Amino acid sequence: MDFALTEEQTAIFDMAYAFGQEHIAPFARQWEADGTIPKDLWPKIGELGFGALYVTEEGGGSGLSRLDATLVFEALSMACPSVAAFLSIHNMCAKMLDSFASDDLKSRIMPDILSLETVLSYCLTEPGSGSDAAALKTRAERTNEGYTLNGSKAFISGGGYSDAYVCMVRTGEDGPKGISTVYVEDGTPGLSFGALEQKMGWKSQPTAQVQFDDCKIPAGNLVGAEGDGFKYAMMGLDGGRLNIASCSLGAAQKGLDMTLQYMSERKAFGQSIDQFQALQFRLADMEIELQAARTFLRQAAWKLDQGAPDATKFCAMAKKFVTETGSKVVDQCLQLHGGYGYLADYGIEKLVRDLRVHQILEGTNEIMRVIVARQMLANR
Ligand SMILES: Cc1cc2nc3c(=O)[nH]c(=O)nc-3n(C[C@H](O)[C@H](O)[C@H](O)COP(=O)(O)OP(=O)(O)OC[C@H]3O[C@@H](n4cnc5c(N)ncnc54)[C@H](O)[C@@H]3O)c2cc1C
Repeated sequence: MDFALTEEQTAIFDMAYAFGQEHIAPFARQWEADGTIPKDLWPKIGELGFGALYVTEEGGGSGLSRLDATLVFEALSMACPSVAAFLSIHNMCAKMLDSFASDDLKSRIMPDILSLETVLSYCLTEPGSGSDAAALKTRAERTNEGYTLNGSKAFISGGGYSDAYVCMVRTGEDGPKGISTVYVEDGTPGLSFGALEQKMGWKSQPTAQVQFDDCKIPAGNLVGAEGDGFKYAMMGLDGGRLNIASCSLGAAQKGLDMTLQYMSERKAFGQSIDQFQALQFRLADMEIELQAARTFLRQAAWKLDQGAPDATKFCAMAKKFVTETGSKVVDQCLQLHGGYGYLADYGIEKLVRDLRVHQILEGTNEIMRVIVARQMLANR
């Protein structure tokens, strides 16, 4: 077993880290206040090949492994987890389109997706169906020209901001087999958006309902086969879970680095607070927890790259463990900053707010346990 990163992987991490520190970190708080990320950031990220991280090189992507991709999200999250997580959603959609869209559709849309001139949203959740995603109700009726969509999607990251929406819709019977995936471009008549949601964290990412009112799309915007959409949506989620876990890991590592620095400067009772052994033990615990999380996450990514039969279970286990560890660590970091940790200027409270949602989306951490337990029972 070799746990070392290759030279190439180290270079990928370093490139993402350097980009994040130069182009994202100095502006992240302002974007949070603005409630949006400037659109011109994305093509700059696209130039690094991060618009299609694990789309094959033949498909014009970077052809990276899932393990490589975790390094990108870990490094970018050290600048801002909200921006990094949005890039993860785009990449999840890009991979689905590259794998299942028709050649005609791909030749039309993929170049701008790869360069991040087109930013994508993933639309699965509905007001009445979140964890029970296969109960979705948004309908796509087949017509002579294509499909007519009616219904609404809830909590969509990039709703009203993205250039196109990869949507899971019902074309057939109730349940997962009646679901298909369609590609809906911004500006399509009948596509509209709800008011921006006011959120605890991820504030730089606009989140809104996406509504379809007799929204007509051409037949060629069907992605893959009718009835296979739920399968595609779930396949995307294994990688999405690793990416979200990576965002927790990177941000928590950043929080710990900031805390170490702060503790060396902050004096109490005549010494810097990093000299109190009780606090040193907390630092040691955080270091241990983050290292365990990193190793577990990379093992899960490696399993996914190998196509291992238990890859889905490992992605679920790692998502649960790493996102909970990340939140626990940044909460401790806030505590070690004392009252200053509670102030926006110190940057720690933003990490606490941003990481909390990682336990809820890409499947809640309860659903992660459902996936793990189901496999344990099946393998008895
Ligand atoms: C900021 C933000 C951004 C998001 N972005 C997107 C996006 O871009 N695209 C998208 O499609 N969705 C997105 N979501 C939606 C997200 O994926 C859902 O919120 C999530 O899947 C949970 O669904 P729900 O909110 O309907 O909760 P529910 O499914 O109603 O769950 C409520 C509670 O019940 C628990 N629960 C439900 N079923 C079970 C069960 N079988 N066993 C045990 N516990 C269970 C849940 O874990 C949770 O604690 C986003 C959400 C947020 C908050």
